[in-house]
Amino acid sequence: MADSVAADDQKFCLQEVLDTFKLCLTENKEVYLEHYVAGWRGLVKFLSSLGSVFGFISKDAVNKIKILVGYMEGENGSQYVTIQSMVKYELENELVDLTKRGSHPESGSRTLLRLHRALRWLELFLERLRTSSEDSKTSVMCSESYNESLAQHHPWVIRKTAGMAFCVLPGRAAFFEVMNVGTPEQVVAMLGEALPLISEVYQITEELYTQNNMLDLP
Ligand SMILES: CCCCCCCCCCCCC/C=C/[C@@H](O)[C@H](COP(=O)(O)O)NC(=O)CCCCCCCCCCCCCCC
Repeated sequence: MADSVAADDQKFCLQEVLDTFKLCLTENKEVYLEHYVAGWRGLVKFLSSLGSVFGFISKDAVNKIKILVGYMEGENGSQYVTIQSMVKYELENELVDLTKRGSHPESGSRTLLRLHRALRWLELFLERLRTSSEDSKTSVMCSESYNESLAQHHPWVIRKTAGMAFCVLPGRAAFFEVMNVGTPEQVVAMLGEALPLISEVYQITEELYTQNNMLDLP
C-alpha cells in the first residue's frame, strides 16, 4: 500500500503542473521564478515518463533548470525572486551577453529565454491536443507546434533529431493516459483550465523581453 502511494508520488500528474502555473503570478503580475521552474520540473517528469528517446530534450531542460536554481539559491538569490527582478538585476549589473556570447554565456535571462520559447511550443501543442479528435496524431500536433515556434531558433541538426523523436510519441489515447487525469473528457477540461494560465505567463514574459529588447539573446 505504502509502495503504491510512493509510486503515485513519482508519477506525472497534469494537475500538479497546473497548480504550479497557478502560483506563478504575483499580485502585480510578475512571474515567480520558483514556481516557473517548478512547472518545468513537472513537465520534464512527464517527458521522462515517455522514454529515453526524449532524454536529450529533458537533459537540456534539466540543465537550464539547474542554472536558474543555482542563481536562486546563490548569494544574490534575493534578486532572483521574479523573472522581472532577475532581468532588471542582470541588466543593471551588466551580467547579460546582449549581442554575442562573451563573459556571461549562462545568464539567468538568456537561460530563461530558452524555456520561454519552449513554453510557446507547449501552449501551441496543448491547444492542439485540447481540440484534437480521437484519430489525431500526437506526432503531427507536436511537430506542427514545434515548427511554428521553437524550430525557428534551432539549427538543422536539432530540428532533425527532434523530428525523429516526435515520430515515436505515443498515440493520443496513451498520451492522455500518462497525463494521469482521468477520462479523455476530463483531460480536455483540464487542458482548457491550464491553457489560459500558461498563456498569461507566456505573454507577460514575452512583454518583458520585448520591452528590454532581449528576444534574441545569444
Ligand atoms: C511531448 C513531446 C515533447 C517534445 C518536446 C518538444 C520540444 C523539442 C525541443 C527540442 C530541444 C532539443 C534539445 C536541445 C536544445 C538546445 O539546443 C536549445 C538551445 O539551448 P542553448 O541556446 O543553450 O544551446 N534548448 C532549448 O531550446 C530549450 C528546450 C527545452 C525543451 C523542454 C521541453 C520540455 C517538454 C515537456 C513536455 C511536456 C508535455 C506535457 C503534455 C501535458
